Amino acid sequence: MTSKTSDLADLGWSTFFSVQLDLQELDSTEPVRVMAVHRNRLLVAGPCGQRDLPPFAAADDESATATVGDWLLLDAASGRTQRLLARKSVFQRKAPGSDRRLQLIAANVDTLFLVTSCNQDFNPARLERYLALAREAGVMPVVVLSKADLSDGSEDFVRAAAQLLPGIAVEAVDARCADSTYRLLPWCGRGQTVALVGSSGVGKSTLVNTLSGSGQLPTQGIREDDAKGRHTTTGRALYRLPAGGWLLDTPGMRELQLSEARDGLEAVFADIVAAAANCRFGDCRHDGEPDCAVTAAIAAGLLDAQRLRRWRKLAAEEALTTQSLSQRRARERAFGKFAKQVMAHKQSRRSD
Ligand SMILES: Nc1nc2c(ncn2[C@@H]2O[C@H](COP(=O)(O)OP(=O)(O)OP(=O)(O)O)[C@@H](O)[C@H]2O)c(=O)[nH]1
Ligand SMILES: [Zn+2]
Repeated sequence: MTSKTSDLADLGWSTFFSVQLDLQELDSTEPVRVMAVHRNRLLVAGPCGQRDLPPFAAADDESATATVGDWLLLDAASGRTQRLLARKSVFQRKAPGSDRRLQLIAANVDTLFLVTSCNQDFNPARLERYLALAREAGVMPVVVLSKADLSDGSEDFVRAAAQLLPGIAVEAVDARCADSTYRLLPWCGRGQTVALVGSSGVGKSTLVNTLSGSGQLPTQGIREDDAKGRHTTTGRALYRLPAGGWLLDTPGMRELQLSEARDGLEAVFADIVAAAANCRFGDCRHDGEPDCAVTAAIAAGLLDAQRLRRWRKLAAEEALTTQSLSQRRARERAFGKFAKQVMAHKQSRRSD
């Protein structure tokens, strides 16, 4: 495997993955990356090129299904999938519908471009929601402020975005112009995987086209024939960028929800969480309670009252979406128990 490590690095392989292999696996397996997810198959790429595999899933664990960006270990002799490697990062969401199953959107993304424009689209709460999602997924966020060319005050937007999270990278660009988007190249280099989120019209497609250089994304092998013999893309694929990286393009990224993202939210609002630790009551709502450290910090000008309002709203949204997921899991557990009882009952009758 060592001689092919360079090809693997092109695909995004790093020590994070290689340390997961034991000695025997190093000898007898081949790692491949899931480049595209189609209805009944996965397109994977490795040092020996691309090939199709059957979908990979674990019966009892929705999160162990292979998704785009994942790394799989194949048995070198038989070509069979042995296991899914642990992920560096993962985006998931709840499927629409009443039971809201967990859907994996993408794995092993390194950087998330949070795209918003230097105009009325700019909205701190929206950016904070994206920041929390990035944090929860384990992905590095970069705020990309598009339409800088149309604004006289792009520096004001940069400053406002930079205030949302200490140390956050913020780049203002004209998404149509490579002379401007070169600022994003540090995150698009060899083996790096990037994805984009942002509302409609902010310039995501424009940015993708400029970064891909050709005005259109190369579709190398990620098409499949539909029933009429035409080629259709399924929209869950990694695309090669000229800078050596991979761009993940999937519609699912646009519907990301703030579920089970409590840690992510707390990290984005660490200043409020830290202040709240000094409130007299553990369950302080920072709403007129005595000895409330958050209210005191706002009064002293150390915390922004608007930010507290946004935190409350986002925390409520997160709690609501998370609750519906845990209700479903509880239902499933109860059903599993019931099914076991029925089976045990049947068996005991049979042996009577
Ligand atoms: N002047 C200027 N126009 C831009 C810039 N970015 C995007 N546009 C224009 O804004 C419009 C919308 O851009 P899109 O790239 O389609 O936006 P999108 O985010 O992909 O939108 P959806 O596909 O709806 O999600 C297009 O007419 C672009 O040409 C920019 O940085 N500067
Ligand atoms: Zn308080």
